[in-house]
Amino acid sequence: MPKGFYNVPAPKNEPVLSYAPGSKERQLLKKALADARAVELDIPMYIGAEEVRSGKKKKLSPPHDHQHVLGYFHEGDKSHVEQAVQAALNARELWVNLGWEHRAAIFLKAADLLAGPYRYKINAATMLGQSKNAFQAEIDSACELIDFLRFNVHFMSQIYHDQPESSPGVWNRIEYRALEGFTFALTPFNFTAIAGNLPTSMAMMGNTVVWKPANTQIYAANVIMQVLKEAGLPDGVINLIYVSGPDAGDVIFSHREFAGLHFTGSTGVFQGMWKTIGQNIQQYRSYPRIVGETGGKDFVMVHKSANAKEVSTALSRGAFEYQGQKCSAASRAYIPSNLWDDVKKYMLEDLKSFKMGGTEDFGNFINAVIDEKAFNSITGYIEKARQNPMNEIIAGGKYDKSKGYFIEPTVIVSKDPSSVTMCEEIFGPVLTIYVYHSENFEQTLELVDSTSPYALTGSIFAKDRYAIELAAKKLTNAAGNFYINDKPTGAVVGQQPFGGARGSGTNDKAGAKVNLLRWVSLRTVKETFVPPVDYRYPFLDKE
Ligand SMILES: NC(=O)c1ccc[n+]([C@@H]2O[C@H](COP(=O)([O-])OP(=O)(O)OC[C@H]3O[C@@H](n4cnc5c(N)ncnc54)[C@H](O)[C@@H]3O)[C@@H](O)[C@H]2O)c1
Ligand SMILES: N[C@@H](CCC=O)C(=O)O
Repeated sequence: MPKGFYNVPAPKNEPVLSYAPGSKERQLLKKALADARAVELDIPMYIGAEEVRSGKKKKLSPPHDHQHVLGYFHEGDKSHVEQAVQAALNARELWVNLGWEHRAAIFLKAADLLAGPYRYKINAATMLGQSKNAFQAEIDSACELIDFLRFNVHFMSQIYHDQPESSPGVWNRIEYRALEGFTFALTPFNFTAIAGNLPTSMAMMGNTVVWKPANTQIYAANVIMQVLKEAGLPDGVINLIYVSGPDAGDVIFSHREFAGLHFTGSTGVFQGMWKTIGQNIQQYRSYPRIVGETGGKDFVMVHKSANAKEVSTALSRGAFEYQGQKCSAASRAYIPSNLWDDVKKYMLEDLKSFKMGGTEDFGNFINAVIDEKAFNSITGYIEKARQNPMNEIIAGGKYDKSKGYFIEPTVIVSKDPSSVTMCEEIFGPVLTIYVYHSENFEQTLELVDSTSPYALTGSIFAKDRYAIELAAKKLTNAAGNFYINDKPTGAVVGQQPFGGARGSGTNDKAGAKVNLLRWVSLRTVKETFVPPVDYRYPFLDKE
């Protein structure tokens, strides 16, 4: 137990390395990529102290080069979910009783390992396994994951310091207890940082965890687990399993000790799980905490006073970085008629200059989408949009999966502001633009607010301050992360806490104090130093 009120090291955002030609980091990253390509990994599940190999081996390949084999992971079944739950429950008592400064030290050490000796390994794994270019991998698997770990330790210590008032003769205290039971982290393919944050934020607050990543992120998830082990995370605190989502759900959501779900992924999957948890509610010891950050249909709204070049750059980056596979990616834009010719010209120039290909060629801005299922879904949207006479595809629209899952960055201009690609999350490199009459700003704000069920990110571009104020007011509930004269992607831990409401999630802001508070159950303790010995109030007449 702590023997002092410790101050943790003040967190600072991890500097983003440039990987410029000739730089040391570029050379080291290239070497890490070559090293990773040269071996075929055999990736186990991690349950308690065991590395579990089921023998059911599944291939892992780079999305941009699907014939190459990076390695195999061992797929599990329901029996592995049961083992992982048991391992988490077994590890709980020791972990819950470990002084918080030791928990903090483990995660701070993990951050330093990622910033130092593991930086190129985890970036290379993300570049190869998830087809992110060097810059996108650096801001995700290195910097954002490091920031999550360091800032969360800082927020944890703030939470523990947050104590109630006490009146004379009384000492009130709050204990921030771990949840009773085990917790479940279910993570998406698109951010290595999110995959690392969901289980570690729960574990940091004293919980033990079953962690199931997306299959297409296992290659980098394995590196996260190596880092955590090297940092000294005790066996069983985080148990990493590779099973189907429904298999995991069947075992976990019917378990009496299930205490919390930390999810990031699609809206439909989250709503299905919430329903199951609701149906099973009487089986649980406690009401499970449910946190889910889900889909988006993120907008860029432009006022007639905006700068066309700034808008086009925000669209080129906001819509197409990481092939549009960010929950925050700009996927619908509303451009005023007075600026359209300029925005279009600048954007088409940008798109023409994009190079597309594998991640090992550092000249490529665009890489592949994650897998064949995503490729088929995204290209399905493009084909349907092509058939709609209200739409015109002004850029891209072509695709090829012979070597990797490549889809050209595609821009659709739609005369119908409620056409399918203006409303639905596509999760790929597709941007739909609606050109509105520049005098109809206020009506268009209403359209932005009501077009989609999501409310994750959105931007307003304007020079006119009255227009900015009006947009901020009218779009109060349209985005959990709202940007003024900036693209709607690229939130930084500690600077722009991230998450959305409406259909986009519970808005529990990843990498923030409010998120960590979901993983503790408070016990209020009142201690009275000299308890009264007479029940009577002073005003009562004595006999
Ligand atoms: N709001 C955010 O912060 C945020 C961040 C990243 C991604 N996302 C969203 O995530 C989605 C893309 O990620 P994805 O394709 O990995 O999402 P996904 O919903 O397909 O998968 C997420 C996780 O859930 C598992 N899963 C899938 N079906 C399941 C089921 N029926 N039962 C239990 N588990 C199941 C997957 O295996 C994976 O581990 C997009 O919708 C994106 O907007 C949101
Ligand atoms: N936090 C990231 C998005 C995470 C979702 O995929 C951003 O702000 O771009």
